[in-house]
Amino acid sequence: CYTSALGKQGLRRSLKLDLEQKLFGQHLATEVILKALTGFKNNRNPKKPLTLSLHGWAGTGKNFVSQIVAENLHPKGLKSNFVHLFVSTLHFPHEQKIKLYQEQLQKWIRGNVSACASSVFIFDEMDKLHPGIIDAIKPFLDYYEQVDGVSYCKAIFIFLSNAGGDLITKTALDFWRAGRKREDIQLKDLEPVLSVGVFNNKHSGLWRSGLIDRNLIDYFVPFLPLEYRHVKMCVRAEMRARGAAVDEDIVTRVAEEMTFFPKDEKIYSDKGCKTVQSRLDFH
Ligand SMILES: Nc1ncnc2c1ncn2[C@@H]1O[C@H](COP(=O)(O)OP(=O)(O)OP(=O)(O)O)[C@@H](O)[C@H]1O
Repeated sequence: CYTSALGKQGLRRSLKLDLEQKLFGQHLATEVILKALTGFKNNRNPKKPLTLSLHGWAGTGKNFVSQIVAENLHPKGLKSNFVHLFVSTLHFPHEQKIKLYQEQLQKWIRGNVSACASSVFIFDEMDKLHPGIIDAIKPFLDYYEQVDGVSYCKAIFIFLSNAGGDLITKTALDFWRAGRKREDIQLKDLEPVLSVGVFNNKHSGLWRSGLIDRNLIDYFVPFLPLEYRHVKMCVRAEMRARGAAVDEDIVTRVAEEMTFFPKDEKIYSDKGCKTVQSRLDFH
């Protein structure tokens, strides 16, 4: 099921190109994702599955990046039989059914990894996920060669959440206020931030799950809040995707309809690029 047609160098090249061309304003996420994926795919004998935890404000590209990663690993992307997306509020809505969800999920993951070792599992809305669900998948994420005769070491688990998004935004804002460039924000500037906002935050979902304590997350991937110029880039990309010529008047109008924060400076779009597509329908 793994499409090695690309080869390892090819995967790196294609993923790099996709991220650089399609993902706007996320230099850190681009860097970490590339490093994580190429490192993992170059390792013939991984000791555990790859686990990525994507954090950031709404509409900044977490689902979008998961989609790009999925497409680079399995050509049909989210539509592939080897890529599975779970949304907490959609797939696991009832607290009283946790036991059932746990069993179903374990069975589902086991079945799919048996059929395709390099299956990709994406869990959206991690902050709303019942800790019991994470407990159910924990054995698959650990350093076991096999669990009941199945090896999970080539699988990829991607977790998406808004946890830490406010603190990532605060760091970006501090840089902006100090007149420093966004692109100069480094991972090390965000590590202490994520450690407070995610690792030690009892409400972050991840903390309660014990995934962090046991070092089961390989990479934390921060997503920065998007600025006016990035929103404009999203509008242009969407116009091109629809096969239309880019009309700068419309680009400006759509971008100006979005709301920006903080109140005084109005730098970051409060929904990122999320509502761009539907807004464009009205122009
Ligand atoms: N950084 C970005 N670069 C390019 N397009 C983006 C970016 N962020 C968002 N978009 C566009 O906006 C849409 C919505 O973003 P996406 O669903 O990835 O947000 P998210 O971070 O997962 O948000 P949420 O936390 O609310 O689920 C994407 O499908 C994509 O078209």
